[in-house]
This record gives sequence, structure tokens and C-alpha cells, in this order.
Amino acid sequence: MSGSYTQELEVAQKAVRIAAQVCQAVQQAITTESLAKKDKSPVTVADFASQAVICRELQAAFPDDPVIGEEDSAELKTAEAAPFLENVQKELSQIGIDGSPEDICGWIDRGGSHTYASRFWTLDPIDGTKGFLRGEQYAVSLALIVDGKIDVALLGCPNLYSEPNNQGTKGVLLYAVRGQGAWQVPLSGGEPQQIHCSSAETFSDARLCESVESGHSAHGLSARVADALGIKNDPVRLDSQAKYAVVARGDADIYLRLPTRPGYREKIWDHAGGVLVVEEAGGKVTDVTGKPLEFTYGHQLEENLGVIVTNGKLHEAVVSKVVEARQAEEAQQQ
Ligand SMILES: Nc1ncnc2c1ncn2[C@@H]1O[C@H](COP(=O)(O)OS(=O)(=O)O)[C@@H](OP(=O)(O)O)[C@H]1O
Ligand SMILES: [Mg+2]
Ligand SMILES: [Mg+2]
Ligand SMILES: [Mg+2]
Repeated sequence: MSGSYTQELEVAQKAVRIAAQVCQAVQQAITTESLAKKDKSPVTVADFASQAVICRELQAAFPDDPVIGEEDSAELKTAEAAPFLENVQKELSQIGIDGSPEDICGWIDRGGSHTYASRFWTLDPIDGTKGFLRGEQYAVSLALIVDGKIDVALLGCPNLYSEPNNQGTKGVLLYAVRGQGAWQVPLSGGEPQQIHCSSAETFSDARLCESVESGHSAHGLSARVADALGIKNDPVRLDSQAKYAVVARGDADIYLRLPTRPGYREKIWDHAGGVLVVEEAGGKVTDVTGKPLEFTYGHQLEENLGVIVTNGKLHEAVVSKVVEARQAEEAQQQ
């Protein structure tokens, strides 16, 4: 059942704002330590603190809703991580959230579900942790999925300005409720503005964005696709779901995320927040074969490969060039 989701949006906005505040405080510290997870990817005090804060707020308002979040407290519970956990506790306490180490691990693990449910939240407490560590773009991404459809979505982007080319206010919150448009408001508060994708219908001036890390999206292949489409501008590389944000605002027209290795499945928390914001702004999101993303398999997009995001008007042409370029690459490898 879908609805107006007034309470969900209010609770989620408050949670994302508090989480963004913690992330900003940690990023402003002179050194941000990180732990390496099992897959060797980094995780910081801010990732854990952000997940703790958001799960705590969701627990209070919607105790029955499962949360499929990126982090869990396993790494925090080792003896070596004790000082790290203490820092998470300190950061939370600075914003008036006092909890024991057990409380904090409990909040984080509220987000530990990996199983599909008819109603659940998905959370990336810091998307683009590598960007966060470099002092560049990152996003707090939260979405509510009901019967497999994203109904509420939020992207908190503390380092993204409200207008292109670093103009306007630094730090924005983008959000959407299905059927109610996409909106942007400064993280510090103010009047929300409705946002729309670009109306570009041709490729010569199109602006394409992609991941900074070449391990997350195939840069060579996207360059060949851009060439084939007649795109003249160089790609803009930025971390995190800020890429969805810039397409939703019309600052970019296309976001390509092309698989770098065959076995990788995209994680739902890397996309859910961004997808609805773009769709409600008039854009379109599919995988690299043109299939809609399916959020019904638990924590991964099991039946999808990569992601193509556009302003809608350019979508079909981009998908067909990506399909061609992938086929050509495959033929060459044989
Ligand atoms: N192989 C591979 N392919 C695709 N995606 C991957 C891969 N490995 C990791 N990840 C996920 O990439 C997330 C960050 O994506 P970004 O687009 O922000 O990357 S980048 O920082 O711009 O390079 C990152 O999210 P965070 O961990 O939240 O930062 C990962 O979930
Ligand atoms: Mg990560
Ligand atoms: Mg992520
Ligand atoms: Mg993350």
C-alpha cells in the first residue's frame, strides 16, 4: 500500500540531517582513521556513527521495519577496534546521543538485515567512503521500499553545493516521495525547491558523470560509449550518489556505472536513494541491458548488471550504445 508517507519523510529527514552533521564533524577532524573491512574496503568512525544514528531514529518511530544497511558491528567488536568504538561513542555524545558500546553496536546492527521484506528501509550511512576520506563528495542515502518499489528516498550530500559550479549553499538534502516530485533543500534548513532533470535531447553538449574509482565503473568502456554517442565533453568524475543528485538537478545528463568484473552485484543501498530522486525529477534508471532495477532480492541487485541513469530523453540511445559496446568488447576478448 502506498500513501503520503508524511511521517516517514519527516523521521527520515531528521535522521539524515543528524547523520550528516556527525559525518561533517568527523571529516573536519584533522585525521580521519579508517578500518579495512573483509573485502579490503575502508570504513570510518563516521560510517558507524551515521548508521547508529539513523537506525536509532528509525527504531524509535518504526520499530517493526527492518533495515538493510551496509555496516555491521562485527569489525567494531574486536579488541583492536576498541579505541575506534570509543571514538564513535565520543562523536555521538557530541551531538547529545549517549550510549554504551553495547547500545551503539545494537543500533548499528538494527541495520544488519539482508533479507527482502514487504516493507523495509535500506541505508548507506556513507556512500563514497573513499570520497569522504579524500575530503570530496559523499552521501548519506536512505530509502523506504514497499512491495519492491522505492516509495521514499533521501540523499544527504554535505559537500555538494545547492547550485552547479560550487555556487549557492554548501550541503544539500535531496528527497522524493513516489508521485510527489523531487526536491532539494539546504541541509541547514530553508525552503525546499523542486528539481528537474535536464531537457537535453542531443548528445553534442551532453554531460556524462561516472565514479572516481576505476574499480567501481569501467572508464575505458564509458569513453568508447561517449565517443559513439558523439559526446564532446570529458566525463565528470565524482564519488557517491552525488552522481544521481547532479542528474536529478539537470547539472549532468547521464550517469554510467559499467561493470568492471563479471561476478559483482550492485548493492541496493548504493542506488535506492538516488533512483527515486532521479525518477521523480523526470529521469530514467535501468541496468546496462535496459532492465529496470529490481529491489526484491535482499541486499543485492541480483538480477541486474551495472546502472544507466539519464534525464529520460536520452535513455534509449544510451542503452543501445552501451549494449553495442559491451558486445564489441566481448567479441574482442574471444
Ligand atoms: N567492483 C565494484 N563495482 C561497483 N561498485 C563497487 C565495487 N566495489 C565496491 N563498490 C561500491 O562502490 C561504492 C562507491 O561508488 P562510487 O560511485 O562512489 O565510487 S567512487 O568513489 O566514485 O569511485 C561503494 O560504496 P561505499 O562502500 O558506501 O563507499 C561500494 O559499495
Ligand atoms: Mg563501504
Ligand atoms: Mg555505497
Ligand atoms: Mg557506504
